[in-house]
Amino acid sequence: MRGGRRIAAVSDAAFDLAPGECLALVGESGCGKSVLAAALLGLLPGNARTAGSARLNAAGGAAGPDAGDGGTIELLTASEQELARTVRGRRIGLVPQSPAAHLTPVRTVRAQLEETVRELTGVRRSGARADAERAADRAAFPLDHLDRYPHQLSGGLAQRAATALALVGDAPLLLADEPTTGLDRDLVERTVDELRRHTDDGRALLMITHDLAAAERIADRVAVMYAGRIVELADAPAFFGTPGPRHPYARGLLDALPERAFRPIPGMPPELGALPDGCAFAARCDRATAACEALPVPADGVACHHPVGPPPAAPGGPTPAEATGPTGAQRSEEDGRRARTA
Ligand SMILES: Nc1ncnc2c1ncn2[C@@H]1O[C@H](COP(=O)(O)OP(=O)(O)OP(=O)(O)O)[C@@H](O)[C@H]1O
Ligand code: NI
Repeated sequence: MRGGRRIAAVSDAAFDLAPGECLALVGESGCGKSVLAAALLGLLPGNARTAGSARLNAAGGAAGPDAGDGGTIELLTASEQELARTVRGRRIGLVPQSPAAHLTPVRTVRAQLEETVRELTGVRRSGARADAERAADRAAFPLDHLDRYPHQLSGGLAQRAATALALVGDAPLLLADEPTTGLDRDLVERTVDELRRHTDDGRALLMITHDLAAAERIADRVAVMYAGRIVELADAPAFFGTPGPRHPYARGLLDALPERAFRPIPGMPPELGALPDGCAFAARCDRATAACEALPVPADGVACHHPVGPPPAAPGGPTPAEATGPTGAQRSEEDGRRARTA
């Protein structure tokens, strides 16, 4: 920033993504979702800095014909040349958040799709035409619009063109940044189902979305971001069903849905340049206490001093209640909450 001030757009983001798995990354506008995706692809602006490690391992995934040597790549330190030649499009596909800005304005959608097919799969001429049309169809892009230029497309059509481009390479990892923006509900479902099919054969999908219904439809696991941090990482069935999210912010996100309580979270997220030292959500949280003046360390998938409910049971192990037993304080807190809800 101006004056040499540095801002942490994403901090301590730790997660893994297995072959065949879909992780949905959700959270309010500005929480850092797109910055995280851009960091994985080496697409941050030149003045941005990254630290830590992001390993892409092709072992076990469905590697395309040009997937390089199939070994592990350290994405945060890979050279621009390696990223451009072996990672982007080939090992990691991207559905960008602003498709209109990523499509080439002076070429038709068909030309861009065919070029991508030729570049990523080596298929030539008539084969490229058929593959391009197949990719368009998978993304619900109407074939009679293929000869249009990007400026002749609606927002939703540009979105589908970008999705088609991202599907061409059948990359072992697909990053889809808000792939359903501007689409009607039936198209959302069609797109989401097609993206889910991408994970067949052991490909992985990181789906960034505001649309919690789309996340519920597609995800195996959910990561919730708030003010640049992942505050909860949970299995999707437990998160969307019972027992529900454990972080108060994540509960608030679900409660804000019209088909649920339709109750917005009060207040606004903090400015990244003015984050508190402790929990960034405390100012909006009805469970906050003095303990929240310290930054909560993630434990059992949740970064909160007062998570709701016990940690999830380990598969095949004892239930968390048996393993630890609720403390008296936890129990009375739970009872109090139940009484308030009632
Ligand atoms: N090039 C940049 N220079 C400075 N700040 C940036 C830059 N790109 C993003 N940011 C800031 O980083 C933060 C995270 O932005 P990001 O785009 O990742 O949010 P997001 O979670 O993807 O939001 P949305 O859901 O609106 O897409 C925001 O506060 C944003 O203003
Ligand atoms: Ni974004």
